Amino acid sequence: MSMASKSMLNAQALARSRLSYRCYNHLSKIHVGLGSTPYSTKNSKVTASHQAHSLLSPCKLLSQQKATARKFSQRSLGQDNLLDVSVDSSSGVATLKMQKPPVNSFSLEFLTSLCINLDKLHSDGCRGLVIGSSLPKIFSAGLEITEMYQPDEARLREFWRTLQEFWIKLYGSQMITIAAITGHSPAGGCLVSMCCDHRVMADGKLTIGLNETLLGIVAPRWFSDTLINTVGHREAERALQLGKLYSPQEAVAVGLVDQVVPLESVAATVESTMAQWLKIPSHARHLSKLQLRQPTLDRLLHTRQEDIDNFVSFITKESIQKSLGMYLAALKQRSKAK
Ligand SMILES: CC/C=C\CC/C=C/CC(=O)SCCNC(=O)CCNC(=O)[C@H](O)C(C)(C)COP(=O)(O)OP(=O)(O)OC[C@H]1O[C@@H](n2cnc3c(N)ncnc32)[C@H](O)[C@@H]1OP(=O)(O)O
Repeated sequence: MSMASKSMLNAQALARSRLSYRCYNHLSKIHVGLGSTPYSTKNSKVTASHQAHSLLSPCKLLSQQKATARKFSQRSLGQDNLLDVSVDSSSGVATLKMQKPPVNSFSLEFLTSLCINLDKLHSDGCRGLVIGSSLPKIFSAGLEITEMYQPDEARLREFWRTLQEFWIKLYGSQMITIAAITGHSPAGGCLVSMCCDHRVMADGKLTIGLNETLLGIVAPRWFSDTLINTVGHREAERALQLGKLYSPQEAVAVGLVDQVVPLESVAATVESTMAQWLKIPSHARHLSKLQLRQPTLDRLLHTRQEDIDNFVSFITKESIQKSLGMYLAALKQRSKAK
């Protein structure tokens, strides 16, 4: 494809994503108004309504939870072409399956859709969220590399801002989040699973990890912070430098995932884990999560623009573009040779 037609396609896609992003910002504002967003994404303050929620008496909380359960019997489904989202009306647990062939790579449109769906599930009062994949052997291949290779700068900035947004929403989510990792989960795929409260991975010839150095790129600080919070400093130090992709057994041994089970048992294991987590009073659980995660969230929330500028200036360097081009070509070559 010529550069001119690529740049025209980029402009069209950006216009589309801006449109959906406007809808998304509009939705977010409504949600903040309803007090359903746990914290502002512009600053790190817990919202007044969220603080008020945390001060509710157990009785009031229970009656609110019953009201939420009633609401679920009325509303239970949501879907778009990149995601298959369903809600179990009796438990209030949503299942979001990524279905973007061939490898669930995170493009700007996919990330925007993920943000919109997270907001919607949250505002619908879902208590739990299972993130999985409809594609066999793939959880997610991480970021869509073509978004970063020979990019249009405006789109590249929007892409990174939307990735930040998704990470902020998921890492601090009020919902109980469980990753059902039934396939490969490199780089951004690993990041998304690490944002969850619990990870169940299928056993077999799969890999998970932050492999950015293998592409000649550097995982940004909030990626590495998330890894450190998951596996500890020393393991993260080795893993990040080596771009280590762990087998399921290696991942469970270092705490990168919490359970490894046969593929056919992943769904049942996720379900029983979710049932256990649902027994914990939700406000106490969420505030405990935020106590530990807020400093990590704050670090990015206070430096979002700087982080975007760093990303753009790094990714657009000639040497980095060359590495990305070679990596993409090797991927394509490998795929063709199959
Ligand atoms: C300052 C900060 C700076 C920078 C930070 C940037 C952070 C980046 C984080 C990331 O997430 S970078 C992405 C890293 N991802 C990977 O390295 C994964 C690469 N993919 C694979 O290893 C494999 O595809 C797989 C193990 C996930 C699946 O293997 P398999 O099922 O055998 O599929 P294929 O390899 O045949 O791939 C099918 C098809 O998909 C294309 N593809 C794969 N991954 C990506 C991707 N991440 N982005 C775009 N395209 C991807 C692959 O080229 C094939 O395409 P064809 O057209 O040739 O069929």
